[in-house]
Amino acid sequence: MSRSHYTGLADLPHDAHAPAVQAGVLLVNLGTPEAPTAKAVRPYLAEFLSDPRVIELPRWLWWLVLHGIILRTRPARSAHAYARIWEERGSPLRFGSEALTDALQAELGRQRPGPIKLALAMRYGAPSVAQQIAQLQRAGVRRLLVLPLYPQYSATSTGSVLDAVADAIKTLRWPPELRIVNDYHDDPGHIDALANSIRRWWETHGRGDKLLLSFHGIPERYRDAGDPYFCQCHATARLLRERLGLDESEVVLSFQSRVGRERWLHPYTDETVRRLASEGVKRLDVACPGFAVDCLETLEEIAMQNRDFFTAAGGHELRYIPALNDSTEQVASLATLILRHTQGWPEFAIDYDAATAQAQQTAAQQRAKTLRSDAPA
Ligand SMILES: C=CC1=C(C)c2cc3[nH]c(cc4nc(cc5[nH]c(cc1n2)c(C)c5CCC(=O)O)C(CCC(=O)O)=C4C)c(C)c3C=C
Ligand SMILES: [Fe+2]
Ligand SMILES: [Fe+2]
Repeated sequence: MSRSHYTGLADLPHDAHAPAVQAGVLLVNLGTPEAPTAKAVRPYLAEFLSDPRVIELPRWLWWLVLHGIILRTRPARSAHAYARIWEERGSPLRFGSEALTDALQAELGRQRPGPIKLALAMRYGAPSVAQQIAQLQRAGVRRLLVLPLYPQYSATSTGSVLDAVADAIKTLRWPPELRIVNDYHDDPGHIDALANSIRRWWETHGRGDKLLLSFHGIPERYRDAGDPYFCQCHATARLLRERLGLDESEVVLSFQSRVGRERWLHPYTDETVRRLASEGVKRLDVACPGFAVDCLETLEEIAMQNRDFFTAAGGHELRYIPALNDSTEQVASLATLILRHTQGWPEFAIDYDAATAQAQQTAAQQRAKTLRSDAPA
């Protein structure tokens, strides 16, 4: 009698393929604390800031900085900030990423009925990259696309997700076939999604005097060592400006969320909003195209802190334009991106042009519906 080593079942031959071959997509976002309290924020920050990709210092100096400075004061201060944006449903980064995953699963199911499984992992905290890859393997996934939810590549964000994937793979006897999206900062579908969502927002709220595009910062030292993040942010901003048909004087780029005393990418967002106010800008629109879903850095730092800086410096109104989140624009553009990056996989065997056309049509219909329901009765 023969026994399949895949199934362990005695009545199947050795070459019986037990797991149906499935394709999986793992979305990865940064992670967020479990509660808006110093007690819950501390282990989150400790894990995040222990990542050598995030704080690049000799380990002895890193240990002094982390334990001597950051973890003494920051958990309480960050917890206070988280408390301002926490909802009944929890942390916006978590429920926003979950909603996006669900909507993408549904959209891919519509476009390509068949065995495609999506999962969401958090780089720090739970569920981890390793847990979710193991879970997908148990569900029969043998081909995996990893899509970090960071449009621009940075060693500190995307690079760190690659580390987590590599570590997870090391523990598996038979890892899935792997593909990884490095970045999608200039993807035409993504630029269209950003432009359409900003236009849609202007259709209901009117346009401000200037549009500020604020990206998360990194230390300038990392850029000088070769991190492409700064240049990719500039490329996204230029493509978006061109897609919106605006000229250079109408759009400003800046970098937010710096930590510590080292010089980070310039110009800083807080200094920029103050400068714009002092130069006479009254209504400032701010979008954060580097964040796929809203989080502490957009909802608290931009829509609350920087709004206060702007009005204190003489501006009238800072209006934050929400991230793409689970909008039809984002779902359509990421579905198309996934189909493009999985070309050649039988589970995704699909005419790419037809898929793009259908995604655009779905987005256009949804947009028309939204505009009708936004219109005054
Ligand atoms: C200290 C170094 C940090 C680097 C480098 C960094 C890069 C970086 N971060 C994001 C995206 C997010 N960061 C978020 C929060 C956050 N970031 C840092 C520090 C660095 N980030 C800290 C300490 C925190 C925690 C909050 C705080 O104490 O201020 C978030 C939001 C998380 C949430 O729960 O909502 C995101 C998203 C990118 C894309 C990036 C590099 C390009
Ligand atoms: Fe960050
Ligand atoms: Fe911050």
